[in-house]
Amino acid sequence: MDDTGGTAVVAENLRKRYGDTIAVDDVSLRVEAGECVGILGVNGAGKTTMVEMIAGLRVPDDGRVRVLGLDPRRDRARLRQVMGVQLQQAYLHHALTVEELVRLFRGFYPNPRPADEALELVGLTGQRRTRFDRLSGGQQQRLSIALALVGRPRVAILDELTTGLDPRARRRMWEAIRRLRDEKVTVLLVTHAMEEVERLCDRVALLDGGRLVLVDTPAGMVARAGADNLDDAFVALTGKAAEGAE
Ligand SMILES: Nc1ncnc2c1ncn2[C@@H]1O[C@H](COP(=O)(O)OP(=O)(O)OP(=O)(O)O)[C@@H](O)[C@H]1O
Repeated sequence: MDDTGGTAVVAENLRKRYGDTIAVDDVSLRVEAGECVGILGVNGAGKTTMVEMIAGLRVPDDGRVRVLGLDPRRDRARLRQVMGVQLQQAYLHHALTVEELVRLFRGFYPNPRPADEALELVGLTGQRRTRFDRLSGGQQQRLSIALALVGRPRVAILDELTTGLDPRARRRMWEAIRRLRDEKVTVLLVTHAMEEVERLCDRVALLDGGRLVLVDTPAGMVARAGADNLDDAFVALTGKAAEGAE
């Protein structure tokens, strides 16, 4: 297993179809170890489907994935030890407290972060004795991030890290991601927040209608669109597939 450098994630010719909908269409992407790559695209572009296939949570119809040299389906148990996944929905036991959930998840990993550190990372120290179902939506989301990071993953997949978070919590999450970068963790970040991309991402992968239309640095994306900023570049470079279908 290569987790000392080189390429962390390899996706080759991934395809996924749901009935008549082609969600991901022949997508290939390589992410170097320690890189933070933003996965961008309009609603329905295929971002979640793509990262779920990389995480081994969804089976591709076609194509190949390797994460740190591991096959997410065949090497599921080994991959779980080195990958942290925060997805859009939390599948957690709602009657457990924050601290109980963190302790439960710590048990899955050989060398987890201390529970205190995981809670501090996302600013939930004050809620440690609160049941999951009594947390606010933003607090639940922060807990799902803490649970994705508690195992000291080498690769973290974060889907809408800061959607719905207040500005303080958002900044704290950005701090957490910077800390991961200092730890040379590879990060795939699904996001609609261009400010977040600007602050955190080394490169972006832009999906449109299930196809990868651009892989570049954020500055490169702005330049290619002939735009002044990432928001304008995003608008200029996306939505063509959706408009074509209307
Ligand atoms: N389980 C499913 N069954 C059927 N269609 C699905 C399913 N999941 C996703 N799709 C469809 O696949 C396409 C891609 O969806 P996906 O959730 O990957 O997009 P996304 O880029 O993550 O969107 P968003 O920004 O809204 O989260 C959409 O057209 C969606 O309707």
